[in-house]
Amino acid sequence: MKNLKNLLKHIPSFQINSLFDDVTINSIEIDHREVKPGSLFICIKGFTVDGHQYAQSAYENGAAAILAERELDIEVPIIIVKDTSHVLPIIANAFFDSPTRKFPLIGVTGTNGKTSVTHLIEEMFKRNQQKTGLIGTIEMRINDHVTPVKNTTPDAIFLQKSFKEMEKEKVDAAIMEVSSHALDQGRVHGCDFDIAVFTNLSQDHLDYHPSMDHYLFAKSLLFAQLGNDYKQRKFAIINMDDSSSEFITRATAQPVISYGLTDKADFYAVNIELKADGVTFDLHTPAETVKINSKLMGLFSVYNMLAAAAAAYYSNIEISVIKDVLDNTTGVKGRFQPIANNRGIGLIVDYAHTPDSLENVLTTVKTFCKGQIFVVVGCGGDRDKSKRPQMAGIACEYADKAIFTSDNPRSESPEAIIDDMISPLEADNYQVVIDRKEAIQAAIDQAKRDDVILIAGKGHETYQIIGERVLEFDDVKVAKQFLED
Ligand SMILES: CC(=O)N[C@H]1[C@@H](OP(=O)(O)OP(=O)(O)OC[C@H]2O[C@@H](n3ccc(=O)[nH]c3=O)[C@H](O)[C@@H]2O)O[C@H](CO)[C@@H](O)[C@@H]1O[C@H](C)C(=O)N[C@@H](C)C(=O)N[C@H](CCC(=O)O)C(=O)O
Ligand SMILES: Nc1ncnc2c1ncn2[C@@H]1O[C@H](COP(=O)(O)OP(=O)(O)OP(=O)(O)O)[C@@H](O)[C@H]1O
Ligand SMILES: N[C@H](CCC[C@H](N)C(=O)O)C(=O)O
Ligand SMILES: [Mg+2]
Repeated sequence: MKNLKNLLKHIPSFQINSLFDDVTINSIEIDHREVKPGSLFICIKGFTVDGHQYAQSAYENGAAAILAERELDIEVPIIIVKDTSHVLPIIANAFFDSPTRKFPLIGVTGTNGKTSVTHLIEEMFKRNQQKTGLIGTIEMRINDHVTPVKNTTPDAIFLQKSFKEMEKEKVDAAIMEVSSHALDQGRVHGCDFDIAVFTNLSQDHLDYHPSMDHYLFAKSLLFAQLGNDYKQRKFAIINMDDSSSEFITRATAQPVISYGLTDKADFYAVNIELKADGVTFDLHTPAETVKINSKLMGLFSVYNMLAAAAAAYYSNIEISVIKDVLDNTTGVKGRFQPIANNRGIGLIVDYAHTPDSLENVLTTVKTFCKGQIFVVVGCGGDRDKSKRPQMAGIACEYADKAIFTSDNPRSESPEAIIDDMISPLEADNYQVVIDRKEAIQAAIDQAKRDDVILIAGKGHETYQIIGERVLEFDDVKVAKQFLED
């Protein structure tokens, strides 16, 4: 609970329609359906609707005050600011008393690898007998208590509220994925990051960002947000093999720790051996060199392990603990997840939904596949259309046979999405099976011993969004069902 007047001390400029010395705020809400008696409702002009149109309903649900960008004819204190979206994280942070100042916060950004890296870091803290908070694509969890999330990086209220919970649970660190959408919209403003990690940048989200430069700029904001207070030990951990690393480096005033595959980096991997059941390499850290024998697959996983190792190292976790996790981790659900079967087929469910990630996983499959490679893949609706033909081209180039199907078509026609994928294609080693279940069945029916089937795009997802409907769908369960038939 907070006194409204005290909360507003954090906003330098606003207008009010009445005096409100005694107004007590119990919660802050941006969705009128969540408003309870005593809430402060903040009207946000969204991409779809203008939250101001729900102000009256928020009042009817008991809002004690409303923060808006214009006057409203409603009988509660109305606080008017120029930009409610910008004020939202400031108020959320003040309402929950800046929880991220109370524990170390690690943010991971980049096109691919955020979930993989955050989970690895979490595992390292846990192996070190420390308490953790985690926020990302799959879920929010505090130690082992799980809360579902709608976004990879939730809105400022959900975030600050979660951090407050983490503070109460006395976590030793919080680790979170920071999406470019979140950075662009200021969802993480007020988060006191101690370590920021950059994985890589490749094409995605050009439905949202006007260009790759805008996308990169959004990513760089995480590094600018590390601030320039040298009294605190803050670090930017950057993949120096990625062509965007220089831009990201220039965005931060804090020390940069680099990782990569050459001895120019602070953390580097050499003598890498990609094997059918994992990867081995020598991990060089500023302290010592250790041999890693990991079950994770592919060169991209080496990068993820380097990023996680650097973040853990600068969180004072011993190399022996880091090695223990890298040697034993089995990875994240839906990320290069093998599905056991007795037909001698290698079946892998993976979350590759960008050209770069699809190329990375298919290249990895190629290193060990003794038979033919099948890939079942589609592209999400209402998302970057320009990645569609690129993903189809990569599928046909690296696989022997591609089966193009639906991902989450959302409001688009599944046929039109697949048409965008295949119309510029010159290759003909593909087949179109619109229904994802039938597509998986088609791949399993055609595959023989020693072949590998990669089911890409949906990974951990347990649903398929078709139009407005969210249907139950789990690539792992569907594949297992056909493997048992
Ligand atoms: C494009 C985008 O970022 N959209 C986000 C945005 O939605 P929006 O602007 O469309 O909101 P809106 O529906 O117009 O509503 C405006 C305001 O009215 C309020 N409202 C709305 C309806 C109502 O009945 N009552 C009401 O009060 C809403 O709560 C909101 O405050 O604000 C919402 C609330 O914070 C987010 O959930 C929503 O994410 C949607 C679900 C989404 O798909 N986002 C994707 C693009 C996204 O953010 N992805 C990234 C990264 C993915 C990755 O890692 O690759 C992520 O972090 O998840
Ligand atoms: N470092 C990496 N470089 C390239 N591809 C990767 C890397 N790590 C993982 N991938 C591929 O990208 C897919 C998604 O990985 P992950 O979920 O870790 O990324 P993410 O950045 O969290 O994605 P999202 O933006 O959807 O949250 C994996 O299933 C794998 O195919
Ligand atoms: N965070 C990504 C996930 C994409 C996953 C893919 N299955 C899809 O639905 O396009 C997005 O929302 O763009
Ligand atoms: Mg993720």
